[in-house]
Amino acid sequence: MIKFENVVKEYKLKKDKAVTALKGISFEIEKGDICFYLGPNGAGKSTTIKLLLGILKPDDGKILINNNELKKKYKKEYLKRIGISIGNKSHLIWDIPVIESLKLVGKLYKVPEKVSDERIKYMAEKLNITHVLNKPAKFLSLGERVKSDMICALIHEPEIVYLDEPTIGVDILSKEIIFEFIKEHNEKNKTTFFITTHDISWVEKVNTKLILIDKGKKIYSGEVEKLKQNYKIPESFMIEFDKKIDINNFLDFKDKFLEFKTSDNKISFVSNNHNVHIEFINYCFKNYNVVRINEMTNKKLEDIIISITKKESEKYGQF
Ligand SMILES: Nc1ncnc2c1ncn2[C@@H]1O[C@H](COP(=O)(O)OP(=O)(O)OP(=O)(O)O)[C@@H](O)[C@H]1O
Repeated sequence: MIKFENVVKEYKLKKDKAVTALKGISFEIEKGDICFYLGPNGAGKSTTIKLLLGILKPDDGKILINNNELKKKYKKEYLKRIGISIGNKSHLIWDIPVIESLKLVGKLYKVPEKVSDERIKYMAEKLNITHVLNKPAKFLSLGERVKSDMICALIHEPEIVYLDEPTIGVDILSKEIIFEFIKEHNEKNKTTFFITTHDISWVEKVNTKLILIDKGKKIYSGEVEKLKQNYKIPESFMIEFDKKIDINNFLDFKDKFLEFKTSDNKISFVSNNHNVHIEFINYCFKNYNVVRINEMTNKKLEDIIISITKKESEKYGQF
């Protein structure tokens, strides 16, 4: 339903110079997907969101929403069917009670007042902010503000919701509540969520769609779990013996590993080759008294993403 076809976006600078923020990005997002759009600073995330909101136009390529090109004729209808929340900007009016801002947004989208009131009540309860609805927005904590903005984005039950850095500065507990809320809303209404974030802890929570970009290029698109499974990072083990060991007894093995460290009664070793691990572990069990063996392979999504970003040109998973 959301399709980017080789989208290029350039920012013109002075003296005939230009920055190419997106260098031919393609992806597809199905209805009802929760899609995380991840990338380091300057990767092109905000540019993508601005293109999706119709604020910017691509210099090349196509943006299709439900098979309609995002051009003038379709844009008016499209904008009514989307919701937006931008982490560091608020839809709330600073000096009036939050509930008044929310009701106003409901009115702007022509949501019947009764329906709008019911939705505000329901979502505020789910997000645990009922007690702040009568406070002016300027007195809200950051987390309460982000949650209130989430209600603004959803009050007209849009088909697609764009969330730009929704968890910036939000504490762990609020992040959890917001995420559970998004998941529930997605399941109930089949709403499509397109979320830009730096927050890998969020992405790690669900096996959802992930698009990874860097320097205006897509470097991964697929499920989070697939990325974890397909991407091979070296395995790492530690063996503990019942007494101090002599490194000279292990010299035959040392060169087979990427890393091989001994200290007192322990050896830790790292390799890309699973069979080398098996061979070495068998050898230790046969010839020594092994007290403990620990796998210390770190398959954290964050490390994988850092590693992929470094090897930008290599391809993993589905593209
Ligand atoms: N208005 C602009 N004029 C010129 N260059 C711009 C403009 N906006 C963005 N850029 C450049 O385009 C590239 C992509 O920027 P963009 O803001 O899309 O990245 P981002 O992934 O959202 O970064 P961040 O995580 O830091 O917000 C960067 O090199 C940035 O300097």
